[in-house]
Amino acid sequence: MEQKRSVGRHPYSCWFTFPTILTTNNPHLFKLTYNKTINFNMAPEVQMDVFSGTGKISTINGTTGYYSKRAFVTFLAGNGDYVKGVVGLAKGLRKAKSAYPLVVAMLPDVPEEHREILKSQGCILREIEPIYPPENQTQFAMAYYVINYSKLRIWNFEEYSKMIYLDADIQLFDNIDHLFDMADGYFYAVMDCFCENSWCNSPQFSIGYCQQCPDRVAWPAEMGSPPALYFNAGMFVFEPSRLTYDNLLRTVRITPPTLFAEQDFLNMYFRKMYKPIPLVYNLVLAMLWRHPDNVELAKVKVVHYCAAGSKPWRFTGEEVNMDREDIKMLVAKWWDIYNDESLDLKAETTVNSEEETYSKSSSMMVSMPEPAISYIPAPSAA
Ligand SMILES: O=c1ccn([C@@H]2O[C@H](COP(=O)(O)OP(=O)(O)O[C@H]3O[C@H](CO)[C@H](O)[C@H](O)[C@H]3O)[C@@H](O)[C@H]2O)c(=O)[nH]1
Ligand SMILES: O[C@H]1[C@H](O)[C@@H](O)[C@H](O)[C@@H](O)[C@H]1O
Repeated sequence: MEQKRSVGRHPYSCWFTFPTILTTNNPHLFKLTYNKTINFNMAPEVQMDVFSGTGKISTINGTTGYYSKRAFVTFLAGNGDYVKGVVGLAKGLRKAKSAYPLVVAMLPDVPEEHREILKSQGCILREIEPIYPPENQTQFAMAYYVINYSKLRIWNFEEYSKMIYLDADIQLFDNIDHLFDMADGYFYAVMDCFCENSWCNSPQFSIGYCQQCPDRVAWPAEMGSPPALYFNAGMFVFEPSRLTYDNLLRTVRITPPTLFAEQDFLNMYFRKMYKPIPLVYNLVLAMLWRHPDNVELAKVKVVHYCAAGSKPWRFTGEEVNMDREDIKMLVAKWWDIYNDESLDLKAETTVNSEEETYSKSSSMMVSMPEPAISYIPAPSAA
């Protein structure tokens, strides 16, 4: 029998208003209709890892050194073209002179050829198994978002005390290593924007409210207290922990999937630990036309090519907003880094990590063929 359970005014309730899963007369006071008990009030029992590795530089093979307890991490799935994003990111980190390596959490379907390319760029490869939401009856904002739950595996990378996660469609234009020095025990990320059509099912969108400029349209009193802050999950700072990892996996099994997949899930899970950081650390491109007053482009350190049609390696300029000068400039800047051979890992550099031993082979990227696609592909306008 279908279980009905009123979970009242949860800070996250603003987003749980999908007619397929939830029914309510008031979008802010909702009822769950789902055949599993869901405890949205369960506090994430996130272990506070002891931060043990600050400042200790490891010398590897007498040449390379970095703080062994810290690393950037990205996620790669499939044999599509996101590998280009990871290559761009590895080179961007090198250009920004980051002291930390880039770990690639990679699904088994990433082809050998792509793995070789990533190794040649100095990435540390970590194979992970996919994670799927319990029942995939949701129409995700993009069909391929379902695979993004696999990101949760990175909480199991306990050999690192602190990591900065970056989507493969992100590029760094400045060093952000200082973010590793922020206090432990929080989940740091940049606030999202609710003004694009992708959010058209949300109460925020329907009343024109956006957390980026909460004074523009006030949150109506009859809708209860304003919704909790919501972050974009393309970039975040976190502490791997086995305890958190186990709890994340347990929780995801009993949490109905929603439009923004693991992004919604992480927002729900870490709501009590979330600390917003300035948008210069993850410029969601829609901010450029939705909230230009909030953006000082010259100061932006991290750009997230997440607007439809903005992925630099697929850019045609034809989709909405893509013919803007600032967008074209940012896409060109991404290509400058990707094409800069001086940013390839130096041929003579050999890196020994616990996971991999590799040396750089010469410019494999130049001859990289367009890969075939084997599962729900991200569309060109993604
Ligand atoms: O075929 C794919 C699709 C995705 N990815 C990885 O998954 C990430 C997220 O996918 P997109 O960048 O295409 O998605 P968006 O930027 O539109 O996604 C936003 O919503 C998603 C919801 O699942 C995630 O939360 C993501 O972090 C957030 O920026 C990619 O960067 C990439 O690292 C792949 O490796 N291969
Ligand atoms: O992660 C998503 C996605 O990248 C969309 O393109 C954007 O409109 C959203 O605001 C964001 O939450």
